[in-house]
Amino acid sequence: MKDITKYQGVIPAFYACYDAEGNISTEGVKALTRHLIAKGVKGVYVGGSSGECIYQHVDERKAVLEAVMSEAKGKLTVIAHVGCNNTADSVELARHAESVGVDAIASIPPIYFHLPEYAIAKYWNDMSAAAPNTEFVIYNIPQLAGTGLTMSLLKEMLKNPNVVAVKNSSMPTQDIQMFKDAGIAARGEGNFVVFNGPDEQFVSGRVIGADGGIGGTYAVMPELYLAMNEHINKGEVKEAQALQYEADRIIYKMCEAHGNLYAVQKEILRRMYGLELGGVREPMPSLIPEDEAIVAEAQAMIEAAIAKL
Ligand SMILES: CC(=O)N[C@H](C=O)[C@@H](O)[C@H](O)[C@H](O)CO
Ligand SMILES: CC(=O)C(=O)O
Repeated sequence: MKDITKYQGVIPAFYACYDAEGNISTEGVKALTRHLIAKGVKGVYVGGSSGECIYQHVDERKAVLEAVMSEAKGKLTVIAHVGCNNTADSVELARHAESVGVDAIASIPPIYFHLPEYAIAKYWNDMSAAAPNTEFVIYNIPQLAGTGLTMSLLKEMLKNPNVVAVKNSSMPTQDIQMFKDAGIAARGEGNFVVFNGPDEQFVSGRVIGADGGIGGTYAVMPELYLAMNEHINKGEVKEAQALQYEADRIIYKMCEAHGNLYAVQKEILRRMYGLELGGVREPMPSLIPEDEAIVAEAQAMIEAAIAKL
């Protein structure tokens, strides 16, 4: 029996942290980790989409994870996304993640080429074999990866006892239930986890059965998701819904900027807490002067929503 309680709750997707030159800032990584611990989140999801994984070298990703672990060990659940789109680098990161003591590794499927399911399963299982004492989370994000998790691929992956969860970022919340049912059929009640992906559907995802959530906007407003999660735990759907609406309006506002959503969020964290996390790597667009009003408005919306809690 696995301890799945460590996956139940609010798990922010960690942002890429850069210095003024655009190099990895391990100081920024440590500061963001301490910040999130202080906010009371359950864990962090390191090196995923929000971590700009596809724009970082293997050595950079190792340095980020080591910096996170130096602050988070024993305090947070750490899930390290290790997918690199080629098996050798992914296997190297998986081995490294196990060596620094993460709770789980995770990976998207191979992107660009639409490979057959047996090749995707082998890609994931090769990583998992390189971290044999570490749990494995399947990251399903079909709209970005170009490949969706099918029931047959999930069933194949469930043959690997390390597979404990799906992080589901597809838009139908129904997928959460389907993956959860399949996991429970294979493992038994309480032994399989599904994370909600789309932050805009956190409440819906939890209500249909997600154990927790991993999301790209949690780190900029963890208070709201923690409160939603508490309301859901108490069966207070109306209250949870009201907070979801507020969070969604904030997300839509942040997405209005010319600069990338992650650039907006890092700028808001800088203004609210003095966290220096840098910008985003090209080709993602940076903030431009015209984004000033949007950033200020989104920050004000976040502060107002938190003040009402
Ligand atoms: C497509 C995508 O990036 N999805 C993320 C992970 O599931 C979400 O956390 C989004 O960042 C979030 O819902 C904002 O749209
Ligand atoms: C957004 C998200 O969940 C990720 O960083 O992968």
